[in-house]
Amino acid sequence: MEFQSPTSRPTRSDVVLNHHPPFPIIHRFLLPPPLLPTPSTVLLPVPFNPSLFFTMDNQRSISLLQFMVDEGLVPSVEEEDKRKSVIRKLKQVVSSWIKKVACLHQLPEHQIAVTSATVLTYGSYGLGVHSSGSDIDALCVAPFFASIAEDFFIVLHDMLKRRPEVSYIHCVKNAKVPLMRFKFEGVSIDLPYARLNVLYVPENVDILNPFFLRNIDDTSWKSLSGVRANKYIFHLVPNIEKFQCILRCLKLWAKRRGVYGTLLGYLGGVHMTVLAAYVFLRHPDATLNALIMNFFETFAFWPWPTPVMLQEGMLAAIDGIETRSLMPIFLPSSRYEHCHTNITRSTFFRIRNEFLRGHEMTKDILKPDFLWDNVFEPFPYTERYSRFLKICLSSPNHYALVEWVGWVKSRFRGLLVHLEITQGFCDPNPTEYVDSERTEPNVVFYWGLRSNNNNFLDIDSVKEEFMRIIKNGYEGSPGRMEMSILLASQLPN
Ligand SMILES: Nc1ncnc2c1ncn2[C@@H]1O[C@H](COP(=O)(O)OP(=O)(O)OP(=O)(O)O)[C@@H](O)[C@H]1O
Ligand SMILES: [Mg+2]
Ligand SMILES: [Mg+2]
Repeated sequence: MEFQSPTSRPTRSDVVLNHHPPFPIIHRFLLPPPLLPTPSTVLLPVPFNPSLFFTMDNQRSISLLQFMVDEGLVPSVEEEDKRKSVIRKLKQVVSSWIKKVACLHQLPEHQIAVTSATVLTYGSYGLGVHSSGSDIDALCVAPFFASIAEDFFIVLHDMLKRRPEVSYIHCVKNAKVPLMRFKFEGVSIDLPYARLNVLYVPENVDILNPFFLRNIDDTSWKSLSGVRANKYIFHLVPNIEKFQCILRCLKLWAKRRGVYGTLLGYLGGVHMTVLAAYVFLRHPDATLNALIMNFFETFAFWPWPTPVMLQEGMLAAIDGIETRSLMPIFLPSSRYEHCHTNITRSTFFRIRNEFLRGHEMTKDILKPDFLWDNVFEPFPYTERYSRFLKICLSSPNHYALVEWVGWVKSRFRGLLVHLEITQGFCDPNPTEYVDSERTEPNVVFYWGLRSNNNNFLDIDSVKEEFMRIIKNGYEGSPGRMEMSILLASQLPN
């Protein structure tokens, strides 16, 4: 299908997008629009009834807000307070850690007195679009003398491990952005590390200020990228509350439809943020409903692999930069870096089909039986696939399991590509299940299979190949990995 940009082809959603009162006060949904479209500027079936059109748009926007409330999409005040308290305590740990490290490095007294480190939140929490299950992404920013290998991964690790609030702590040293991962009072924390060439890191250090970025190392630069990305989003997006609202909805939609999760080859939070911002920046005054309609319309017909990027003039800048991604989405903060994805041919197909489905379901604003529940309906795996690959990961205890599952998931792309080559289409359902019949702590994945020609899959050779991939480079204590093929009727409820 040929792509037409939303601005070049007026559509039903354009009518709504371009003629609506601004969002911030919700009751304005109920007011009549200040301007009505002139029929000559829009391509609509005749007869076009503007007031019915706007009424339906208002109704859909209101019912979407109600849907968000019903789904508990915005965490409660208690949950928010808990997160704030966790971050406050984490900052205290980091403050005492840096003094300790300064002493260990035998810095002069006056330097020990002034040195400081901080914690900057980013990711979905930093952007204010987290849900109850989201982690807190918190970047530890410290002065030049604190090394990542010893001071961060050993000294700070040990201090955190001793805290009664901290559980399941482990180090992920070999990732592009190395980090520590743990739970603090039950809240999941991702804690990467950046080192600045200063002695004193202010609590709310401005990481866009070139003063703080002088001669920083490569890992620190990469680790700062999530904070940078959020700063750019805050800078670019005019009405942040409305943007948060739309992004929360779209993330829930992607989760329900099984297309959320970078490690499984789907979209992550940062990808959803850029896609939502792309639409939002073009129509900042549109209603929620119109934005969702336009989101689906835009990406259902997007001419991939044309990259999605937020800043004008970026296309010229990326000439010559090779991106092999099937769905390139550029970081909000960079003209040169795209957000890494694990998207494969299968997951690309699944994501695009979901955009098309979203568009099909939302495009007719006069559709009488429209319900958001249908748009957000969980993906019906057992209706779509007759066979599944069951991957069961287990370890003797929960602590070892968390590390083992994290590692195996980081290698899932290799398995996915292998399955695509050997048997055809594969849909890696990102949901993690537990096999309650097993005594060992475990996590189970069920991936939908659709073969190219016959139903034969040599499971032993697939397992062997994947074992080869996951054995390479793992430093923790390896758990077990079992694979089997199940029919849809054999799946647990
Ligand atoms: N593949 C990636 N490419 C670029 N940046 C990434 C990538 N994955 C993660 N990040 C950065 O790290 C941040 C935190 O990642 P995380 O996986 O926790 O997602 P999130 O946006 O916080 O959403 P969630 O609510 O699912 O946690 C992202 O917002 C982004 O800035
Ligand atoms: Mg996160
Ligand atoms: Mg995270």
